[in-house]
Amino acid sequence: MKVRVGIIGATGYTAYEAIRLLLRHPHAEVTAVTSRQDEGLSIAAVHPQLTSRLDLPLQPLDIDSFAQQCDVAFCCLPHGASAETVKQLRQANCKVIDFSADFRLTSVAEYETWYGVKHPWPEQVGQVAYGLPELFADQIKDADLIANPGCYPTSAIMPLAPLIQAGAIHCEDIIVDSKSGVSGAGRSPKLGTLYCETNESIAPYAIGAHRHQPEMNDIIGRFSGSKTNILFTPHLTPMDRGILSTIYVRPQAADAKRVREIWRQTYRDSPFVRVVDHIPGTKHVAGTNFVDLAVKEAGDRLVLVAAIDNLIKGASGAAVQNLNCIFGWDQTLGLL
Ligand SMILES: NC(=O)C1=CN([C@@H]2O[C@H](COP(=O)(O)OP(=O)(O)OC[C@H]3O[C@@H](n4cnc5c(N)ncnc54)[C@H](OP(=O)(O)O)[C@@H]3O)[C@@H](O)[C@H]2O)C=CC1
Ligand SMILES: CC(=O)N[C@@H](CCC(=O)OP(=O)(O)O)C(=O)O
Repeated sequence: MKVRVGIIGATGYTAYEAIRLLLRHPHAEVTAVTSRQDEGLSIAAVHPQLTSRLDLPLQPLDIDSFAQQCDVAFCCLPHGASAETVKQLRQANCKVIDFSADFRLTSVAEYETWYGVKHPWPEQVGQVAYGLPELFADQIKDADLIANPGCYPTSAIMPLAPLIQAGAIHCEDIIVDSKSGVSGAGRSPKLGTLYCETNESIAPYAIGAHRHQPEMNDIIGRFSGSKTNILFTPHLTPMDRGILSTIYVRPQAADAKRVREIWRQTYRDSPFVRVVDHIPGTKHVAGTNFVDLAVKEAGDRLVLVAAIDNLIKGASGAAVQNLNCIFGWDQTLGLL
């Protein structure tokens, strides 16, 4: 029998990508899809790509009925809205992969400062597996609740954590400069993501003040003896999808060759990490769960480059990879 997966917030972008991946998964099937605003419509009415591929009606979220239809919930709600739903799903004994940021940080105070809301389930904060199987597989395999990482943090943590752990770079001087496609902002219309605002333009936002900065420091800090100090600046770029992070670090007795060795050693059993000799671009990973990593020497700095697809490795692909880990399946099922 297949594992039954329900998608909450099924009208959004990450939900569509998750459904697309699960449709080709040999051991999982999508059995429920929820929406507040499009109740009663077919899922294919809001995601026409699913026409004749998935025929399910969008239903309002009723936790008891949802938990009877599903073994696992992919909770694709915005942060703030997600935590209460996740709590109820866990109380109904449903396993949950939470796409939002509500359980990623380890400190309630830090969450409430950066997200500006009271956490509805503070006892759980700091107890949740962080869903990067390449680094936290041991925690994920026994977890009933997984915090899927943020898209920008995935692109920063994967290159940085092994180097910090090996003592190859200084912790206190790291600059993460990232570019994201517009789908990173979700499907709901907002002024800043309209075509006329974003087309033929690129601009930074939330300079040094983005909520993914504490997530990067929190997670990478687990690999370091001392606190990391990352300065993170995201940019919105006129592309549909993809994240490219250019990361400036100061080496500590390490050169580019050593960095590649550390990455290759750390990720030797990680099928989605590619340490490449060319400069990665978002097109090289578009639609895939790959993370492409490269390094170049530049003066007294090393420049690291990471490319991911924000909707796949940055969200829905990571969720499917986590699902595979929970059930002890090959990590690549549904993803290659
Ligand atoms: N887009 C990306 O690249 C990434 C997104 N994420 C995270 O994944 C989650 C989903 O993102 P994404 O799919 O892009 O977002 P979307 O805005 O595309 O979709 C979110 C869905 O959640 C539902 N929703 C919106 N607001 C509320 C609310 N207040 N209460 C209940 N339901 C609500 C909506 O469905 P309806 O109105 O039909 O109920 C909506 O379709 C978010 O937490 C996001 O931060 C993480 C990594 C990357
Ligand atoms: C381009 C763009 O707007 N990107 C989003 C990040 C998406 C994401 O991963 O956000 P969560 O941490 O909430 O899951 C942003 O900067 O808010």
